[in-house]
Amino acid sequence: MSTIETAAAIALGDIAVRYGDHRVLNDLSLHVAAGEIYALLGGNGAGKSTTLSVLLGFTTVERGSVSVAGIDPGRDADGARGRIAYLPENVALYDHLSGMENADYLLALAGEPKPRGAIGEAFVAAGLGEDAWDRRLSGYSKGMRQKVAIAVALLRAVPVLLLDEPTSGLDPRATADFNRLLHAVRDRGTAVLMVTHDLLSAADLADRIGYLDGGRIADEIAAAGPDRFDVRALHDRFQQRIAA
Ligand SMILES: Nc1ncnc2c1ncn2[C@@H]1O[C@H](COP(=O)(O)OP(=O)(O)OP(=O)(O)O)[C@@H](O)[C@H]1O
Repeated sequence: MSTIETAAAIALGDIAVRYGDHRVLNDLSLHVAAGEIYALLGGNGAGKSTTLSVLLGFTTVERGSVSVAGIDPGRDADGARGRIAYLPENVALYDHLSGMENADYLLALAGEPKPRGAIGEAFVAAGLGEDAWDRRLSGYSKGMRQKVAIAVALLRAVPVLLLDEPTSGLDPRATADFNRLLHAVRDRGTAVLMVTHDLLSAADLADRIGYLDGGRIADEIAAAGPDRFDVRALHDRFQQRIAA
């Protein structure tokens, strides 16, 4: 077993998933180490959300191994979910509650209640202005909602963060705030797996980018050196794959 597999907080080994006759994942292997951001790209229907669903224990694999911080979600879904912070594309929060009340409630639900002061600190870290804390969520923008959710993720100090299309619908400033925050989460030692169609965001954020095609990682590239990724080269590389 390689070093990365041993250290991986997220480990998928040759998994296969099918819905009826439709095979979606086929020998997919993917490892994300603690303190690493992995961006998972792929065409519509490639199986990106299914991959997250496997890690969350909502979808079972036909074969292969799945590990979330050492736990197999197929055997212990609650145990795995307890180690995961998950941000779906549209964060499910309660519109009639304030940002503070939402965070308070979600943390209590996760069995990790926190005092108002700690939640406020996480809101500040997430860039959510104090004037918004006690306002109902119905008046929040998508970016503000995401800040509440990521503040909760920060407070939970879980080893794994899963994100589905986190930057879709965010304006450039909210995206920049989000990127900064995600790097802080990564630097704390969390393994981050982000599903996205946004190549620019992937290039800005990720340490590795994988392209899912034919049910497995068909192409993978790691950031190297201070120049990080060349977005144009990435685009051409993945575009060729789509055209092939
Ligand atoms: N519960 C389900 N039952 C049957 N088929 C499903 C189910 N969930 C997903 N699929 C199918 O599996 C395939 C992969 O879906 P998935 O949502 O994982 O793809 P995706 O890469 O996330 O796509 P997108 O980029 O469009 O969100 C699609 O063809 C989808 O229609």
